[in-house]
Amino acid sequence: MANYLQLASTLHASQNKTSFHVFTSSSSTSQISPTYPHIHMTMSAGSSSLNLSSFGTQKRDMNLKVAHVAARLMPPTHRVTDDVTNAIAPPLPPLPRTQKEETKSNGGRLAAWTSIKQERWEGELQVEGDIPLWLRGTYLRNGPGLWHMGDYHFRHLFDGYATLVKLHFEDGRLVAGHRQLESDAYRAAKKNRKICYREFSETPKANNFLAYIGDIASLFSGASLTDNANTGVVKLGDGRVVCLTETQKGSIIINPNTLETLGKFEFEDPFGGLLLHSAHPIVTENEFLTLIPDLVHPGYLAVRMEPGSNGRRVIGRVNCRGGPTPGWVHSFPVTENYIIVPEMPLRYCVRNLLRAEPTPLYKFEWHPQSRAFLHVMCRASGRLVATVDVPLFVTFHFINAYEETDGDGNVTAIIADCCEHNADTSILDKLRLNNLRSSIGQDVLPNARVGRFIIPMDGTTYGRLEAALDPEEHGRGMDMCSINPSYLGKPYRYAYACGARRPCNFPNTLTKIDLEEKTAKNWYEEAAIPSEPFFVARPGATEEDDGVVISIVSGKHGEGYAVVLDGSTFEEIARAKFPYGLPYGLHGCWIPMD
Ligand SMILES: CC(=O)/C=C/C=C(C)/C=C/C1=C(C)CCCC1(C)C
Ligand SMILES: CC(/C=C/C=O)=C\C=C\C=O
Ligand SMILES: [Fe+2]
Repeated sequence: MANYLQLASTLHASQNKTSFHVFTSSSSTSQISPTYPHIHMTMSAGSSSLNLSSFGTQKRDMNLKVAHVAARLMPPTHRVTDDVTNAIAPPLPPLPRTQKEETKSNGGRLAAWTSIKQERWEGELQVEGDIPLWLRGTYLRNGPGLWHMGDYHFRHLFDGYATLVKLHFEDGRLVAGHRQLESDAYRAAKKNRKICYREFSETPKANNFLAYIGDIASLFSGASLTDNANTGVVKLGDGRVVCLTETQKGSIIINPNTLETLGKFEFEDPFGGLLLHSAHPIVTENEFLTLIPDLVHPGYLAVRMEPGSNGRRVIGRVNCRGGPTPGWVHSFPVTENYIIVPEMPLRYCVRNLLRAEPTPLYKFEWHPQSRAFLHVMCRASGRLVATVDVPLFVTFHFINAYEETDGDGNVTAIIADCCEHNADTSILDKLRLNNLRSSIGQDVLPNARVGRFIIPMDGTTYGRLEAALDPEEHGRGMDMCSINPSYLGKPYRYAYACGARRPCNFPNTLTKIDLEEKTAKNWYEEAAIPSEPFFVARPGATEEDDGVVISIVSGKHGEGYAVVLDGSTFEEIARAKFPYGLPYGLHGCWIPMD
């Protein structure tokens, strides 16, 4: 389907006035670029127009579809054309295969915020300790590991080009490697030595005014949005392995053994025009569930895709209760029977989407007056069964959710847990690379907790939010969580996450949280930054924490290593050093060997 924003948008230029219409339900007027102070974006319910009042040199009559205009007006360096997007990366250097063939070091600096130095590497790592023989398969981790291109340096952690890391465990041995994801955004940046697509916080610089208009037009057609799938990686029920980010076009299939980029995951359904989706779908052997924010008619679509299919079907839709746009939906939880749709007061902001320079909250805006809600949708019927007003919250990551029932099996409440940043949006700014690099050792990480929502299912319209355990247990840092996947949507006891050993500027511990005992056990290594602890269950296990926890650590002196912890004791049982430093990474998945 053609993007309906694109269809709804036309560019008119007459005597001395050009208007660019965008349908939205917001209501505001603002200047959108300091470079073009004469441009104002006027938003009113149903339609917005961009008034280019002093743009008097263009005296042609135009009434063209935005994408068409974008293609004509963008200068070659900004045009998303076939020759840019199909650019072939230069041939790779020969692949070193052993640890002896040392790769470039990063000069002894903390590895976490230092870009990866080479496109790819693969080799066997020497293991200290014992990897359980039952651990057979590949752990894949994705994340933004390359934060510069030529002289251009990204500003935010989330901007970096996707770097995939693999740890293949077999017979107690470990073969590891990494490789850059060959997204169109990465290839175009490499070819042109500058960014060519809109990333999380960065926008390619328009060379002139016409290019600027083209950029705005191509934003609404989706053409300028990044496909840099740097957030997560999932294995679908049919075996395909897909890297993901928040843009739908950033869904890219890889080979989990070679980490080679195989091509776009093309959604064959009418929802591509909505451009965005949750970076964290719920993926099981049987389904792929996700939420798609609708910025035009503020709300969310819950959709489902079967293994083997590329088409999503609508389960249901929820309209926002607050406004003016949907809340950021980086992740969401499910129970056995329900999908929980979070409506966070940190909302997408159409005006900020259009700005060339990052704002303090990037593409988002904090709307406390619009309040916060959780919606409960029946997975089978798509019916909205509850909406509760909850205290203001800020979360990237929901941990899990489950139903509480009475003696007759009636659902009385839903419990939904998340890594909650005390309704404080400042964490987004703390994740700027400058901050991360300059405040090492300072105690500037904002407090966070395991936020537990209690959603009554008796028609009451208010839900509660409280800390599931004393945040001091995990140093008041909390993010990047995993659980035993067999407990998805069900009552559960353990969560694994990154906590804090203070003073710190970023979560720096691996933490096992016992939600029953309300305690945490922490793994810590001086000045190292571990990534998301990922739980892998032992085949045949009956205890929830019978398994291992895998994490990749960016070390203090530029080194990188993998650690394996016992899921039950949370003691380290094995570690293996990479011959080079690894940048911080975000989310992973497990591909078991057949
Ligand atoms: C790495 C991570 O956790 C989040 C990444 C988020 C991204 C790449 C968001 C990208 C976006 C755009 C390119 C434009 C539209 C808004 C938004 C979803 C922020
Ligand atoms: C790394 C992070 C937050 C850390 C703060 O405590 C959030 C990552 C979000 C995207 O996946
Ligand atoms: Fe995430």
